[in-house]
Amino acid sequence: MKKVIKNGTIVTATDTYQADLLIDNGVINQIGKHLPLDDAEIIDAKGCYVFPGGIDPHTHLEMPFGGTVTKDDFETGTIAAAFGGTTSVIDFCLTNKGETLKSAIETWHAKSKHKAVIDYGFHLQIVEMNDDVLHELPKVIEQEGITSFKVFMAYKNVLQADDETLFRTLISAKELGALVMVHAENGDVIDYLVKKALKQGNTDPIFHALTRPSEVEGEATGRAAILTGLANSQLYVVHVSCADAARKIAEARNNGIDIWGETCPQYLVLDQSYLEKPNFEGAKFVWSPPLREKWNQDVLWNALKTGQLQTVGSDQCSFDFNGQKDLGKGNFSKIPNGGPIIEDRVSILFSEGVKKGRITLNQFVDLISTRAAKLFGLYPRKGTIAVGVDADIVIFDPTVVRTISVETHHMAVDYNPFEGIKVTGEPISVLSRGEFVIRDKKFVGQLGAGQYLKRGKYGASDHSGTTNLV
Ligand SMILES: NC(=O)NCCC(=O)O
Ligand SMILES: [Zn+2]
Ligand SMILES: [Zn+2]
Repeated sequence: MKKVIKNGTIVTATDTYQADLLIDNGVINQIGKHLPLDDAEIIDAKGCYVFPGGIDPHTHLEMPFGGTVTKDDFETGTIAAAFGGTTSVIDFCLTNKGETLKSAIETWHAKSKHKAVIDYGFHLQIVEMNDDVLHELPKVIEQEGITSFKVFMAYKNVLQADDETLFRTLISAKELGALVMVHAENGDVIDYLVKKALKQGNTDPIFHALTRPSEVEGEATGRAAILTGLANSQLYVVHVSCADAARKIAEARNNGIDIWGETCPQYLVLDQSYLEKPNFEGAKFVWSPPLREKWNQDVLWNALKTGQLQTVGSDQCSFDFNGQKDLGKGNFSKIPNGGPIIEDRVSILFSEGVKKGRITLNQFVDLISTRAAKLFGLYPRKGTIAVGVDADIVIFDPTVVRTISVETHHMAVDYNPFEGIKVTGEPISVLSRGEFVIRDKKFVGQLGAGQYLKRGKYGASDHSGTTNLV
């Protein structure tokens, strides 16, 4: 059935205006005033913003990590995402040395196909570049529409790749039209510092942060940027946590290197002191890179405002406090890294960013949706409000005040790192391709309704977004 969203304020990455939307067959059919209402369901969005569904470019759903598996899978994770105003996620498909890329991708399809309630795509990890991988990569792009490759520069002996692999991945990506993503921390130096700390009996969660100083993130970011320039390629740095790394990205951009940076809500709102909470509660705040000294937050906000960082991903990677995070009691290096963020990404950015005057409303839409669509080959099908695009829409009340809590969140984990933080603004209803997933704050979607997204090549929809609709 057709739908008309009436009386709302439409917000895109560039414009804010009053208009109604006619949705037909899952796409936006008309935008304007006095739209034909016959046969259409009317949805009143008075007092609300109407913006494109969030695109979360960084999730780890049902991912094996640190001897356990992330608690949220494609069912609970995408439901929570939808509650939070996100209508597409791009998840990291992990690979094992010696395994074919095809087999790794099949594993990720099996995890997601019948569970996801919103649309989803995959980035592909490259753990080792060799002739077999090189041979498979064109098929990964053409058949699977996976146009972003992830290289970890940290997690020695687990996920970490060496510089040769990073460099060869950059060269291949340039040839094939893909974007390389890096987790930028110097894994070798961290490994040394961790062993040294443990030998000295320093086992508490705070030593996770102290053994991963911001210099090792800055160094790896700078090294990856230099290799990108040398390969004349393109790079996206995930989860930038600190000034050292943000400045390396800004410097490389000023030197003409095609490099982009993502930060995450946790780095914008929480800080290193959380790792010192008593009774092992600091483990709830263990991410890699770690939370930083508070002053870094101003640098990150400023980088978002000035365009030196371009996206905000969740890095959703959730583990229960009881039964998972506690694997690291007595040894901080065994605390599974990551946290549950997927649901609060959009709200945190609106409340802490727009409401506090740090970014504009249009920048907010760009940061949570449009820019990711452009960088990851989804634009303009996703990431904007225009005639002909998927009707992935958030109806957002900018006045509601709520307190984030594990008691009310929809993620599968037993804590929320933003517990007690008050946010202004909340998604009321969320539509995916014209169908309600969240209606009046209730889940009404369907398991398996999310479609797999084959994505376009890097640069095919140019970053200013001038490609025609396909
Ligand atoms: N970030 C984190 O601590 N966990 C998820 C895995 C990763 O992105 O490095
Ligand atoms: Zn990472
Ligand atoms: Zn991650």
